[in-house]
Amino acid sequence: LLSTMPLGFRGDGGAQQMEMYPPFFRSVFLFVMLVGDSGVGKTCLLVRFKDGAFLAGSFISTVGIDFRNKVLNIDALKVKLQIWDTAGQERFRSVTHAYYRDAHALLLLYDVTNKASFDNIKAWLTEIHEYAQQDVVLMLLGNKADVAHERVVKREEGEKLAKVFGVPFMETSAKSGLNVELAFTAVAKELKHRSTKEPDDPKFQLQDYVNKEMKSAGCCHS
Ligand SMILES: Nc1nc2c(ncn2[C@@H]2O[C@H](COP(=O)(O)OP(=O)(O)OP(=O)(O)O)[C@@H](O)[C@H]2O)c(=O)[nH]1
Repeated sequence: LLSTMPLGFRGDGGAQQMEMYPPFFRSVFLFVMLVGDSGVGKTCLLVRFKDGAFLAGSFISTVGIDFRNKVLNIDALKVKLQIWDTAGQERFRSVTHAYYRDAHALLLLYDVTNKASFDNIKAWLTEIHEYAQQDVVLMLLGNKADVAHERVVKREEGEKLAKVFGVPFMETSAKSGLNVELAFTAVAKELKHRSTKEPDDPKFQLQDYVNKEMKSAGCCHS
């Protein structure tokens, strides 16, 4: 029963509520939403994270929205992620708009082999600004980093765009698994920090955290 108890993260309410329980009973429920153009790999990223597998073969576009749950342990806290996989196709936009407001974190994807999906990031950020909560945790992901020969967006271009908009960034691959777990863990950590931090605690720096984790895994970043 206790493990299914949703504890809010927004505002002081969530933090106060968390203090009511000893550490081993603590559990929080977070909503993470995947957004980006059709075909960038949102469903594959989620399947890789949830099942550790890659969905090879024909591409089946998501209709409207799909949900999956996964539990993470973040610093001895049980974090239950409900992940919303949205349809990238324009015709489902009105359905997905309705979900932004309740999302705690957004993973915004483009495809490094598709320039249009990268160029559309600005439009996605405008949409996020319009529909999501102001304090939503946001991270930009350049997906399909495993594809060397068809790459048209350099990692540096992704980093530059992310810097311009002040958004944390890294490249991922649903196919190889590169940084997939890290993307979800990082946003969960940021939300956990916000919820439990004392007034004098230093701010959690999401970009620093992912850079450090990638470095210790021997992975790719400048
Ligand atoms: N090489 C490679 N292919 C990928 C990767 N991620 C996804 N794909 C392929 O890209 C295609 C689209 O993937 P999806 O996950 O269905 O894309 P989506 O963003 O969910 O698309 P919508 O549901 O239409 O919004 C599929 O053919 C996948 O096999 C990746 O990291 N690397």
